[in-house]
Amino acid sequence: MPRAILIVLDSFGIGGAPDAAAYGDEGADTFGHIRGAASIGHADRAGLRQGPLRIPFLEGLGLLAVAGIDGGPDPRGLFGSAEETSRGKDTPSGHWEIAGVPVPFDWGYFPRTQPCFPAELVAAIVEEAGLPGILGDRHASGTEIIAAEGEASIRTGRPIFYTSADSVLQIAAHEDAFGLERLYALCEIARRHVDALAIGRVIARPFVGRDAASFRRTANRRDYAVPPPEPTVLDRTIDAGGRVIAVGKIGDIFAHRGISEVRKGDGNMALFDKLLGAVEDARDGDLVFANFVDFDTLHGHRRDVAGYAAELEAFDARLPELAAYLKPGDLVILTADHGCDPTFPGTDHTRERVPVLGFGPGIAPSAIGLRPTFADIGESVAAHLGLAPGPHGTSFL
Ligand SMILES: O=P(O)(O)O[C@H]1O[C@H](CO)[C@@H](O)[C@H]1O
Ligand SMILES: [Mn+2]
Ligand SMILES: [Mn+2]
Repeated sequence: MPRAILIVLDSFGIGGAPDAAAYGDEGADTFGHIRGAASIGHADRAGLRQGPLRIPFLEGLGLLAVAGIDGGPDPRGLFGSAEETSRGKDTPSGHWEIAGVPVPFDWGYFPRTQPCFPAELVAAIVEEAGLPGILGDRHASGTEIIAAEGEASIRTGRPIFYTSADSVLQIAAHEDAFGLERLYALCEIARRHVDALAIGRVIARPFVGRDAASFRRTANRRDYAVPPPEPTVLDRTIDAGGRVIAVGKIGDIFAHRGISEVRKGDGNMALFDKLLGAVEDARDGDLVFANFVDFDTLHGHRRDVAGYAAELEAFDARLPELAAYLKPGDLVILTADHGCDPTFPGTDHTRERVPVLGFGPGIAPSAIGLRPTFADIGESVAAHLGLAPGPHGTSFL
């Protein structure tokens, strides 16, 4: 009896998106550039890692072939790639399309001006939340803006509002000085005010520490997303009597629609432990859906090539453990939601194709080609679980 395990390596693109230029991302290739940098010693860091990228499990699944790199071993599972049809290179668009629901509308974005948020929006949130005002009000990298404004935020009681190339309003505030629950309440207020602007997410970005040198963001980040516009394969799984076990930030990304259970962890390795526990507990007809966020947050956005390479190696080294947990009838799919090339200018996501690699006890090697939409992944999960086909995408099984 079937179970499906869907794993998103957040931001692990393989380049080659035909519409990359429309996003200012021509030439971006997260995997290819990390691998290339590592091969010439440009991903070395003392005490962390050295030399060429070592990810034998992913390569054994056909990662090199799908990335257009010669010389890999014969793939031992399903191997292919996919292009995104949604008009956004953000996390919700990528995940919803993976789950069978491409995003047919345009998200709202804030302009690259300073201030970047409409004055009436800020005034409305400030008034309803009873704040003395806000700081930031610009496009920024989260760690940099906390270093720049965090001390003033503690002093003045003003939270830090910022955005990026994604459809986001992010609010950073000190966990103790401002208060974590107060930050969440503020984000809920902000969520209602940005609905009319078609903003995909409001994100609470709590941090701790005494001063700019010691500020550190915590795992208490919380995303307030709008719900997907149609039922996803998550909803369809539950409608058919299965359960959806969400590992990491999957619950937040889907605004908690189609989620039976949430299991969170601080960092990719803790999340991997949660993934194994979820696989152990999943029953026939269940979907385990996991997101590994550190690739993106800690390394892609921070343009940290060595860190990204080390994270891939640590993840790859644990995949044999996952394989050992599998039972007959299991299908594992590894994929990504967008790129975030750590060698590319800026700190934003990059529009890229993503790998689609599948394996499991009964899964024979097979080329699934270049899929025209991420929705083919969700449709394949649906087909594997015996669900009726949905309106978007085609199963590759
Ligand atoms: O720079 P930080 O705060 O990590 O922000 C990043 O995280 C956001 C949500 O994933 C992205 O839109 C990007 O701006
Ligand atoms: Mn993402
Ligand atoms: Mn991101």
